[in-house]
Amino acid sequence: MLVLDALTVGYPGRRGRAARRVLERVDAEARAGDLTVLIGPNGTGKSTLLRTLAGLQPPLEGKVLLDGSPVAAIGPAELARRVAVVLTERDVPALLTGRELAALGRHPHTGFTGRLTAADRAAVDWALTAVDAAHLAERPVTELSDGERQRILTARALAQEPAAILLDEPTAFLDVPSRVALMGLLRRLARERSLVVVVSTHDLELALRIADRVWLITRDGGLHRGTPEELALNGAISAAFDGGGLTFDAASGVFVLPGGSRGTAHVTAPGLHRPLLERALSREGWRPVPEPPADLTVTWDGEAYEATRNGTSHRFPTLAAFTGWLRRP
Ligand SMILES: Nc1ncnc2c1ncn2[C@@H]1O[C@H](COP(=O)(O)OP(=O)(O)OP(=O)(O)O)[C@@H](O)[C@H]1O
Repeated sequence: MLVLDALTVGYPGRRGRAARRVLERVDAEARAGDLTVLIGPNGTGKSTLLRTLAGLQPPLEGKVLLDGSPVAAIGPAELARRVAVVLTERDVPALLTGRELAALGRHPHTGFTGRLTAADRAAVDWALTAVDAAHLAERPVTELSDGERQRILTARALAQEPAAILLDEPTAFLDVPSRVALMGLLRRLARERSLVVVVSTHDLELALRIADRVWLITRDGGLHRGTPEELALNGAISAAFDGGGLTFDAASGVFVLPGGSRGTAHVTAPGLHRPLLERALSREGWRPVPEPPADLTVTWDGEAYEATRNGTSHRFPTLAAFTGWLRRP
């Protein structure tokens, strides 16, 4: 278990400048077996918190405890065996292949000679396969794409076989299926290996779908903790992220453009047609309602889309024709 005990994180003052206190007196815990996802708007302190948890920068006040011991008091060699960190690095050691970079994760375990045993090599192979990077193993890391390099860095952390793994935006460069796969892998690892996993992301919708626990940092330096559903229900997510024309819809767990001003719309259509029609209507400023009456009614009878407004009906042979009419009725 990783415990934040009245933890204040930030940057000490220098040359007469006051200290920058990013988060103040935060109490929280990340349990082994849970995927804890750290979210928050830009600049609220996710990276600063993760670096502090990893022992890479000292707390301004308070403590980080790993299984009861202050991280600050754990020696570097022991800390390297117990905590793996994946930061958003673009600089990787030149001249290494993907496998060699991932194998650096074994260093805390290899002892003085640094020689890999068969078990070490098996751990590296497993880690590369787990992040779907086996095909990158022999490539020079400086030639990899951002997403490919991120996979190798994640493999390095997995190869380390730590008790806690802390990742700063590991999905940033990944395509959508790879994001879902990596988060799914992290959650599985947390459960199967009883790891503490704390991962920051800007991918809010994925975070809310997959996290066991969420830590939400707000612009005023608060840290809300809870399950995704708790934070949706108590309004913390809306309060943190609403703005710029977007509203968090707690029921669907996604951000939507605010309900339009053009009026209400009611859709009668089978299967996927209804949600897709409602989405197109929302995009054009209509507010879908589950029951009539509505200012606009839309039906699909298997052959055409029919829109009725003020007693006048229009038929459209395709969805594209209907959405075109929505834009310019
Ligand atoms: N070395 C530093 N010295 C002083 N302030 C810093 C330093 N690094 C970051 N900060 C400030 O600390 C605050 C938190 O930054 P941090 O990078 O932790 O935020 P973040 O939530 O990870 O942001 P993002 O979502 O944009 O990645 C910001 O206001 C930032 O300007």
